[in-house]
Amino acid sequence: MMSSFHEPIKCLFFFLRTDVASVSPWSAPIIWEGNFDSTLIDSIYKQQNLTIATTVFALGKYTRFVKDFLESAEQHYFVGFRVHYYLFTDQPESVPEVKMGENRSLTVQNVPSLNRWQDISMSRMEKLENLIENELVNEADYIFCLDIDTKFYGRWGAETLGRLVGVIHPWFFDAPRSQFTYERRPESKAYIPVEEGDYYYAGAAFGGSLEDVHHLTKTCREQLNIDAANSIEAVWQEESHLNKYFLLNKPSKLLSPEYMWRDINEKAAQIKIVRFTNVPKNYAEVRPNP
Ligand SMILES: CC(=O)N[C@H]1[C@@H](OP(=O)(O)OP(=O)(O)OC[C@H]2O[C@@H](n3ccc(=O)[nH]c3=O)[C@H](O)[C@@H]2O)O[C@H](CO)[C@H](O)[C@@H]1O
Ligand SMILES: [Mn+2]
Repeated sequence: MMSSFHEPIKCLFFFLRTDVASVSPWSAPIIWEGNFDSTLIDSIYKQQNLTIATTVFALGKYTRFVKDFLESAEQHYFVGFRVHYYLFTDQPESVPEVKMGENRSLTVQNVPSLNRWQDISMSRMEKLENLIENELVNEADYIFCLDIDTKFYGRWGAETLGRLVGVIHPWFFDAPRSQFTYERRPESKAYIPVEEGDYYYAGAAFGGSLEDVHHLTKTCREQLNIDAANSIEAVWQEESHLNKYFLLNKPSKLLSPEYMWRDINEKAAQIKIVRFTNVPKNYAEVRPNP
């Protein structure tokens, strides 16, 4: 009996990294490799019998990214949890056969083609709003909305779950606020004055509870519509509106750029593991317009 008092207890002393911030100024955790125990986190969340809805869009030539996305997600994304992918595409016949694990499924939804990549990217907010409203209530607990020109290389698991979750953009995690590419024209609903802003968030990945993400997508869709009616398009489309939303509605959890990296071959001292990354693409060749 006595000897157990002298044995080191795993997890009692957990040293947070000092080379990165692990909490935001409003006390939301920022998730970095080294700052969490994945086995412990899995054991906590596994008891809850969760379903994670996951949405991606593949229109036009972006259908080429679907296979790698799904195959790599099956290797690394919420392994051991119930995951329901929703793929929106204008070419349902092109969706490849990907072997899914137990408790994992894919629903393909047909959407009309669009001529501008900006319209494809922006229109996701309205599609997501409708999906959550019409199909996900009582079907899922959490949702993540991801770009398709991406691939998983490492664990993306229950450490990412939260009420409202944003990912710090890989090009700006180390940059001063003055360099953030927020919308700077007051005429746009996405406008953020130079002296405001917390982080620059990626448009390529966000998530949270169904209720919170529904409110996010509805609000962004409304703001995009107001801008369209005023003939203004924010500098980075829905990503600009997402940044405005997160300024006014602080995320309850932030994911480090490990969860949306620039490219698998790019290095940065703070990035100890690349979990999810952009796939290099020839913009001129893959997009329908410049
Ligand atoms: C890393 C990151 O945060 N990327 C964001 C960035 O550029 P990106 O260069 O990542 O934008 P992108 O070309 O990947 O477009 C965003 C997404 O729209 C879909 N798509 C786009 C074009 C097309 O022909 N077919 C199609 O399906 C597809 O799901 C793609 O992943 O800015 C965009 C808005 O301006 C979005 O906010 C992206 O999420
Ligand atoms: Mn992308």
